Amino acid sequence: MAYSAKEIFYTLQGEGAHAGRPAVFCRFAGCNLWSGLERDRAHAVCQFCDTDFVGTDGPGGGKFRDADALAEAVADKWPNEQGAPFVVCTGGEPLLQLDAAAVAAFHARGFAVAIETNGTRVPPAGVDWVCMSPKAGAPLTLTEGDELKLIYPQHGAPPEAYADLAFRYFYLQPMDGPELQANTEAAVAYCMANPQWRLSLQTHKMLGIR
Ligand SMILES: C[S@@+](CC[C@H](N)C(=O)[O-])C[C@H]1O[C@@H](n2cnc3c(N)ncnc32)[C@H](O)[C@@H]1O
Ligand SMILES: Nc1nc2[nH]cc(C(=O)O)c2c(=O)[nH]1
Ligand code: SF4
Ligand SMILES: [Mg+2]
Repeated sequence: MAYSAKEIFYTLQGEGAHAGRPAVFCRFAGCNLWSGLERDRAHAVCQFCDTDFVGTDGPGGGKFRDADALAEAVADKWPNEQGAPFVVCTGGEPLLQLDAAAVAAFHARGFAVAIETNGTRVPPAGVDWVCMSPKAGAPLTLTEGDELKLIYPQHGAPPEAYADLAFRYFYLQPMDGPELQANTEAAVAYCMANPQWRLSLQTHKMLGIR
Protein backbone atom coordinates (compact mmCIF):
# COMPACT_ATOMS: atom_id res chain seq x y z
CA MET A 1 0.00 0.00 0.00
CA ALA A 2 1.03 3.62 -0.42
CA TYR A 3 1.56 6.04 2.46
CA SER A 4 1.20 9.83 2.69
CA ALA A 5 3.46 11.64 5.13
CA LYS A 6 3.26 15.35 5.90
CA GLU A 7 6.86 15.44 7.12
CA ILE A 8 9.68 13.17 8.28
CA PHE A 9 12.25 14.75 10.57
CA TYR A 10 14.86 13.95 13.19
CA THR A 11 14.53 15.54 16.63
CA LEU A 12 14.18 14.67 20.31
CA GLN A 13 10.92 13.17 21.53
CA GLY A 14 9.56 16.15 23.44
CA GLU A 15 6.77 14.52 25.43
CA GLY A 16 5.96 11.73 27.82
CA ALA A 17 7.98 8.76 28.97
CA HIS A 18 10.58 9.01 26.17
CA ALA A 19 11.13 12.77 26.47
CA GLY A 20 14.69 13.62 25.52
CA ARG A 21 15.23 10.53 23.36
CA PRO A 22 16.49 11.11 19.80
CA ALA A 23 13.85 9.95 17.32
CA VAL A 24 12.80 10.20 13.71
CA PHE A 25 9.26 11.54 13.55
CA CYS A 26 7.07 10.26 10.73
CA ARG A 27 4.02 12.50 10.62
CA PHE A 28 1.31 10.78 8.58
CA ALA A 29 -1.15 13.01 6.74
CA GLY A 30 -4.82 13.13 7.71
CA CYS A 31 -6.92 12.56 10.83
CA ASN A 32 -10.34 11.09 11.58
CA LEU A 33 -11.17 13.69 14.27
CA TRP A 34 -10.49 16.92 12.32
CA SER A 35 -10.00 17.78 8.64
CA GLY A 36 -7.02 19.95 9.55
CA LEU A 37 -8.66 22.99 7.95
CA GLU A 38 -9.10 26.00 10.24
CA ARG A 39 -12.60 26.61 8.91
CA ASP A 40 -13.64 23.20 10.26
CA ARG A 41 -11.96 23.41 13.66
CA ALA A 42 -14.95 24.74 15.64
CA HIS A 43 -17.10 21.81 14.48
CA ALA A 44 -14.47 19.09 14.79
CA VAL A 45 -14.49 16.32 17.41
CA CYS A 46 -10.93 17.36 18.34
CA GLN A 47 -10.67 21.16 18.45
CA PHE A 48 -7.35 21.88 20.21
CA CYS A 49 -4.89 20.29 17.80
CA ASP A 50 -1.51 22.05 17.61
CA THR A 51 -0.38 20.39 14.37
CA ASP A 52 -0.50 20.87 10.60
CA PHE A 53 -1.01 17.40 9.14
CA VAL A 54 -2.63 18.37 5.82
CA GLY A 55 -0.92 17.24 2.64
CA THR A 56 2.56 15.91 1.96
CA ASP A 57 4.47 19.16 1.46
CA GLY A 58 6.47 19.37 4.71
CA PRO A 59 10.21 18.72 5.13
CA GLY A 60 10.89 15.10 4.19
CA GLY A 61 7.22 14.52 3.42
CA GLY A 62 5.76 12.89 0.36
CA LYS A 63 3.84 9.99 -1.05
CA PHE A 64 5.63 6.67 -0.61
CA ARG A 65 4.66 3.87 -2.92
CA ASP A 66 5.17 1.04 -0.42
CA ALA A 67 6.42 0.17 3.07
CA ASP A 68 10.05 -0.15 1.97
CA ALA A 69 10.05 3.32 0.42
CA LEU A 70 8.58 4.81 3.60
CA ALA A 71 11.03 2.99 5.88
CA GLU A 72 13.95 3.97 3.65
CA ALA A 73 12.99 7.64 3.98
CA VAL A 74 12.85 7.27 7.77
CA ALA A 75 16.15 5.36 7.97
CA ASP A 76 17.84 8.09 5.89
CA LYS A 77 17.27 10.52 8.78
CA TRP A 78 19.07 8.43 11.43
CA PRO A 79 22.49 10.05 11.85
CA ASN A 80 24.92 7.14 12.39
CA GLU A 81 25.38 3.64 13.78
CA GLN A 82 25.11 4.68 17.43
CA GLY A 83 22.18 4.06 19.71
CA ALA A 84 18.99 2.19 18.98
CA PRO A 85 17.17 3.69 15.99
CA PHE A 86 13.75 4.94 17.11
CA VAL A 87 10.84 6.11 14.95
CA VAL A 88 7.76 7.86 16.34
CA CYS A 89 4.76 7.46 14.04
CA THR A 90 2.40 10.38 14.55
CA GLY A 91 0.17 12.63 12.53
CA GLY A 92 -2.59 13.33 12.07
CA GLU A 93 -3.73 9.93 13.08
CA PRO A 94 -1.06 7.38 12.18
CA LEU A 95 -3.38 4.37 12.50
CA LEU A 96 -5.32 5.47 9.43
CA GLN A 97 -2.22 4.31 7.50
CA LEU A 98 0.33 2.47 9.65
CA ASP A 99 -0.03 -1.25 9.00
CA ALA A 100 1.91 -4.44 9.71
CA ALA A 101 3.93 -4.07 6.52
CA ALA A 102 5.20 -0.63 7.54
CA VAL A 103 6.06 -1.86 11.05
CA ALA A 104 7.95 -4.81 9.55
CA ALA A 105 9.85 -2.51 7.18
CA PHE A 106 10.93 -0.27 10.10
CA HIS A 107 11.99 -3.32 12.12
CA ALA A 108 13.97 -4.66 9.16
CA ARG A 109 16.06 -1.47 9.34
CA GLY A 110 16.68 -1.86 13.07
CA PHE A 111 14.10 0.64 14.29
CA ALA A 112 12.00 0.37 17.40
CA VAL A 113 8.55 1.68 16.48
CA ALA A 114 6.49 4.02 18.66
CA ILE A 115 3.11 5.54 17.87
CA GLU A 116 1.16 8.55 19.08
CA THR A 117 -2.50 7.72 18.59
CA ASN A 118 -5.92 9.09 19.54
CA GLY A 119 -7.22 5.68 20.62
CA THR A 120 -9.94 5.28 18.02
CA ARG A 121 -8.14 2.40 16.27
CA VAL A 122 -6.16 -0.63 17.35
CA PRO A 123 -2.50 -0.67 16.25
CA PRO A 124 -1.04 -3.49 14.13
CA ALA A 125 0.83 -6.17 16.05
CA GLY A 126 4.51 -5.49 16.66
CA VAL A 127 4.43 -1.79 17.56
CA ASP A 128 7.00 -1.41 20.34
CA TRP A 129 5.61 1.60 22.22
CA VAL A 130 1.99 2.73 22.20
CA CYS A 131 1.18 6.23 23.48
CA MET A 132 -2.57 6.79 23.49
CA SER A 133 -4.06 10.26 23.94
CA PRO A 134 -7.85 10.01 24.32
CA LYS A 135 -10.11 12.75 23.02
CA ALA A 136 -13.43 13.80 24.56
CA GLY A 137 -16.29 12.86 22.28
CA ALA A 138 -14.33 10.28 20.29
CA PRO A 139 -14.90 6.53 20.61
CA LEU A 140 -12.21 4.81 22.66
CA THR A 141 -11.30 1.54 20.97
CA LEU A 142 -7.77 1.10 22.30
CA THR A 143 -7.80 0.36 26.04
CA GLU A 144 -4.27 -0.97 26.57
CA GLY A 145 -0.77 0.17 25.80
CA ASP A 146 2.38 1.63 27.28
CA GLU A 147 1.58 5.27 27.93
CA LEU A 148 -1.73 7.09 28.32
CA LYS A 149 -1.17 10.81 27.75
CA LEU A 150 -4.29 12.82 28.50
CA ILE A 151 -4.40 16.43 27.35
CA TYR A 152 -5.67 18.40 30.35
CA PRO A 153 -8.19 19.75 30.97
CA GLN A 154 -10.79 18.48 28.51
CA HIS A 155 -14.52 18.84 29.14
CA GLY A 156 -15.94 15.34 29.05
CA ALA A 157 -12.58 13.59 29.50
CA PRO A 158 -11.60 13.67 33.19
CA PRO A 159 -8.55 11.63 34.26
CA GLU A 160 -10.72 9.41 36.45
CA ALA A 161 -12.39 8.04 33.31
CA TYR A 162 -9.07 6.49 32.19
CA ALA A 163 -7.26 5.65 35.43
CA ASP A 164 -8.21 1.95 35.36
CA LEU A 165 -7.15 1.24 31.79
CA ALA A 166 -4.23 -1.14 31.14
CA PHE A 167 -1.34 1.28 30.59
CA ARG A 168 2.08 1.32 32.25
CA TYR A 169 2.29 5.09 32.65
CA PHE A 170 -0.32 7.80 33.04
CA TYR A 171 0.52 11.36 32.03
CA LEU A 172 -1.32 14.66 32.03
CA GLN A 173 -0.10 17.06 29.36
CA PRO A 174 -1.32 20.65 29.74
CA MET A 175 -3.41 21.80 26.79
CA ASP A 176 -1.41 24.34 24.77
CA GLY A 177 -3.25 27.47 23.70
CA PRO A 178 -4.27 30.70 25.38
CA GLU A 179 -4.79 28.98 28.75
CA LEU A 180 -1.47 27.08 28.82
CA GLN A 181 -0.25 28.66 32.07
CA ALA A 182 -3.47 27.94 33.96
CA ASN A 183 -3.72 24.47 32.43
CA THR A 184 -0.16 23.71 33.54
CA GLU A 185 -0.88 24.81 37.12
CA ALA A 186 -4.03 22.68 37.17
CA ALA A 187 -2.15 19.64 35.81
CA VAL A 188 0.58 20.03 38.46
CA ALA A 189 -2.05 20.19 41.19
CA TYR A 190 -3.88 17.14 39.83
CA CYS A 191 -0.72 15.03 39.65
CA MET A 192 0.33 15.98 43.16
CA ALA A 193 -3.10 15.05 44.51
CA ASN A 194 -3.31 11.88 42.37
CA PRO A 195 0.19 10.44 42.13
CA GLN A 196 -0.76 7.72 39.65
CA TRP A 197 -0.44 10.60 37.18
CA ARG A 198 2.77 12.28 36.05
CA LEU A 199 3.28 15.60 34.29
CA SER A 200 4.27 15.65 30.60
CA LEU A 201 5.50 18.97 29.23
CA GLN A 202 6.01 19.70 25.54
CA THR A 203 9.72 20.28 25.97
CA HIS A 204 10.40 20.72 22.23
CA LYS A 205 8.28 23.88 22.31
CA MET A 206 10.31 25.28 25.21
CA LEU A 207 13.54 24.42 23.41
CA GLY A 208 12.44 25.84 20.07
CA ILE A 209 13.13 22.57 18.27
CA ARG A 210 10.66 20.57 16.23
C1 LIG B 1 -0.89 16.01 16.97
S1 LIG B 1 -1.23 14.53 17.87
C2 LIG B 1 -1.04 13.25 16.63
C3 LIG B 1 -1.30 11.87 17.13
C4 LIG B 1 -2.74 11.48 17.41
N1 LIG B 1 -3.65 12.00 16.44
C5 LIG B 1 -3.15 11.91 18.79
O1 LIG B 1 -3.97 12.81 18.91
O2 LIG B 1 -2.64 11.31 19.74
C6 LIG B 1 0.28 14.31 18.86
C7 LIG B 1 0.14 14.60 20.35
O3 LIG B 1 -0.07 16.01 20.53
C8 LIG B 1 -1.05 16.18 21.50
N2 LIG B 1 -1.63 17.51 21.33
C9 LIG B 1 -2.31 17.97 20.26
N3 LIG B 1 -2.70 19.25 20.43
C10 LIG B 1 -2.24 19.61 21.65
C11 LIG B 1 -2.33 20.81 22.44
N4 LIG B 1 -2.98 21.90 21.98
N5 LIG B 1 -1.74 20.84 23.64
C12 LIG B 1 -1.07 19.75 24.12
N6 LIG B 1 -0.95 18.59 23.45
C13 LIG B 1 -1.53 18.52 22.23
C14 LIG B 1 -2.01 15.03 21.19
O4 LIG B 1 -2.93 14.78 22.24
C15 LIG B 1 -1.05 13.90 21.00
O5 LIG B 1 -0.65 13.36 22.24
N1 LIG C 1 9.82 16.98 19.42
C1 LIG C 1 8.56 16.57 19.28
N2 LIG C 1 8.05 15.67 20.14
C2 LIG C 1 6.78 15.25 19.93
N3 LIG C 1 6.10 14.31 20.64
C3 LIG C 1 4.90 14.11 20.07
C4 LIG C 1 4.79 14.95 18.96
C5 LIG C 1 3.68 14.86 17.99
O1 LIG C 1 3.35 15.84 17.33
O2 LIG C 1 3.13 13.76 17.89
C6 LIG C 1 5.98 15.69 18.88
C7 LIG C 1 6.51 16.68 17.99
O3 LIG C 1 5.88 17.20 17.07
N4 LIG C 1 7.81 17.07 18.23
S1 SF4 D 1 -6.71 13.49 17.05
FE1 SF4 D 1 -4.54 14.10 17.13
S2 SF4 D 1 -4.00 14.78 15.03
FE2 SF4 D 1 -6.23 14.54 15.12
S3 SF4 D 1 -6.93 16.62 15.46
FE3 SF4 D 1 -6.72 15.64 17.51
S4 SF4 D 1 -4.63 16.05 18.24
FE4 SF4 D 1 -4.71 16.57 16.05
MG1 LIG E 1 3.44 17.80 18.17
